[in-house]
Amino acid sequence: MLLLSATPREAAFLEAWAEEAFTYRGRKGLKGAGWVWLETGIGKVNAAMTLAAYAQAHPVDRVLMIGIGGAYPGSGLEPGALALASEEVQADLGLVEGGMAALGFPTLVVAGEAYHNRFPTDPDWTRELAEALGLTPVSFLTRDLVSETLEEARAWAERWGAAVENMEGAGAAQACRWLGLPFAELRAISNPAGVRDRRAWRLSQALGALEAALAALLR
Ligand SMILES: O=C(O)c1cccc(C(=O)CC[C@H]2O[C@@H](n3cnc4c(=O)[nH]cnc43)[C@H](O)[C@@H]2O)c1
Repeated sequence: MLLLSATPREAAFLEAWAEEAFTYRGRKGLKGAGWVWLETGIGKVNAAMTLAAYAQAHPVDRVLMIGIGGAYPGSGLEPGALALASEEVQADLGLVEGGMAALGFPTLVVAGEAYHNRFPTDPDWTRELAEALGLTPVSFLTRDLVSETLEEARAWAERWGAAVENMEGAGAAQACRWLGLPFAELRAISNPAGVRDRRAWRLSQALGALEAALAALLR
């Protein structure tokens, strides 16, 4: 399994479980029993290119993106909670309202199936993870820009029916769909999306929840 996270901080707990540390194209990597983790850098382009480059040169059977994310208003998710993706919405593509379908172009066609802005996670693997972790999968949304106000966050949540905001997931989801690799995504909620006041953030709690979840999955 290939594990990905934008920053080393989101996967620091893997260091104690790793057999080997390495660098891959200038970023950090770890190798453990049955898994490899790569730092991708922030943003969907970094996530997609790291994944595609590594998967072209190394055997990869499935990809799990882990990290932190922002909870959209109305999601019912509180900082510190875990969230499992049912899909990723690539919200930076096409028109603000209606995305690529509104433009009339698919973003990607794989085996005759057209994808515009929504990239589902692997349903069987996501169901397994949901049962193992006691989670109900929800829609994740990826943007290169973070929501800076609650109004902006609410608008993106309502536009696409999303619960969690992040900056990488759709890049990895789209690359996995193109490469034919099962994709799943697990994030811990670090903050209410659209709230910049760090007093509302629960980063340590979120990272602790992520570590506990990965311990249950990998150990
Ligand atoms: O400075 C800010 O106001 C601010 C607001 C939201 C996110 C950030 C980050 O630096 C996030 C970078 C990193 O974490 C993920 N993440 C976590 N929370 C969010 C969010 O609310 N919206 C989008 N991304 C988020 C993201 O995937 C990045 O990897 C700063």
